[in-house]
Amino acid sequence: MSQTLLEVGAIVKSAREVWDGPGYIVLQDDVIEDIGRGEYPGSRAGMTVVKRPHRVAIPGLVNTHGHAAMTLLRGAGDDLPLMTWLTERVFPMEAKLTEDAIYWGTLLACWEMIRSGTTCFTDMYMSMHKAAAAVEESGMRAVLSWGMVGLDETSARSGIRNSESFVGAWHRQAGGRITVTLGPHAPYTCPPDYLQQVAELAGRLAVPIQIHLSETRTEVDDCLRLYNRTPIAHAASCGLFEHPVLAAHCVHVTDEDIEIMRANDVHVAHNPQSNLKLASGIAPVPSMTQAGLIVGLGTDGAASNNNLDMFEELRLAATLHKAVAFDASILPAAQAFQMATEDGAKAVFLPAGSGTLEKGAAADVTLLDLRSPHLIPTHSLLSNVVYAAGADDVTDVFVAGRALLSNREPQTIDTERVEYEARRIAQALSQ
Ligand SMILES: N[C@@H](CCSC[C@H]1O[C@@H](n2cnc3c(=O)[nH]cnc32)[C@H](O)[C@@H]1O)C(=O)O
Ligand SMILES: [Zn+2]
Repeated sequence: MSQTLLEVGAIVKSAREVWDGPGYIVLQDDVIEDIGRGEYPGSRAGMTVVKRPHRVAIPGLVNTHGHAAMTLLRGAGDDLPLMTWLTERVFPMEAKLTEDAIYWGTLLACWEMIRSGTTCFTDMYMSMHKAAAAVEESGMRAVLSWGMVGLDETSARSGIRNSESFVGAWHRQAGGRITVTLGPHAPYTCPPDYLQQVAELAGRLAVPIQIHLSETRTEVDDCLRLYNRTPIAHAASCGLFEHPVLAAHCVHVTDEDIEIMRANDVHVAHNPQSNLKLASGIAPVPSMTQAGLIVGLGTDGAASNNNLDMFEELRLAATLHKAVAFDASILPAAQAFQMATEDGAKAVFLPAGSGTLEKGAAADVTLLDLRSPHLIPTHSLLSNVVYAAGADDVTDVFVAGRALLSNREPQTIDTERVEYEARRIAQALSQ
């Protein structure tokens, strides 16, 4: 048994409860065993005491959508719309990604996310045994899927086979930090009979599904032309929504789509920065949350963002929708914070309580420097975290009770080696 006593200057337990004053958190193995205001009243014997009087503790951020090893493609194809970007830049480079590349690209993503306060992320990519090995080493929590594409018989079959072996090898592994879902890429790369097969497989393996849905107007128009249904209605008709589904983007959804999603409890990953950069549009997040949908935040891959900084998504989510609606009260700070933490955890199917600092919840904690000039003064701690904080304020990160970042120093990743390997691989990719 390992016990860590974290002494901090303030605690944001969740979007609903903020303690602006000293407090403590006891991390016992991988859960929060105790949390309180003031001094820890019990005995410190046998505990590792971490004193951080000038830090605020927040729940670790949850990145609900991405393609981790795309860090290697960062900056390799900017200023293009989705379909051109994918077919002309991304897919040709991805064809050159070896297992070694996936391993180092994923570790680079883990380092970047740990440094910016993210404790759990979602991935849909390839050579996922290597990605999972990187996650295991990094100490992060992750919800991983092997991307499935059914455009030809060979890729369709290998998608099923890879996913099945990946679920068998990694679901609930790494001390429970890794869960596996199925990852059919999108309706435009997975024909209807393939989506039906994926749905059946999800039922048989009892794992959720993550998929890109209604990202661009082109996708919706094509889907209407081919199947006479929106991508959401199409996914429903293929039986996907009979299983737990996390749908990325949902930028172009109608009221009827939202009703279908509500009736089937489809979760949403909102990726505002990627949607802006690829000129996809702005998702109607207030309509989706008002309908009761679970919406989390995500970065998407580093090649469409171009970083994995969840503080940027948090701030964008909290500001973008106000301007769209001409309503400054829409999506207030607390709601945006909830999307980046508790609702993100729900969106990626983590156990209840995850994404909060409640007793009994997973011990995933991020500390921010209260002494950063842009976090002074403190009229509202939550407002500072949402509207003023940035990735550079992150000083410490704990996942499942273990320190992954301590006083800004990575604890699990050889960052010099990762830098060297990522530069080496990227050079080979661009040749
Ligand atoms: N291409 C893989 C399977 C897909 S993995 C997930 C895919 O999603 C792609 N991707 C990244 N961002 C987006 C996005 O915003 N929309 C759609 N696809 C994306 C990414 O480049 C990657 O090819 C194969 O060979 O079987
Ligand atoms: Zn994506």
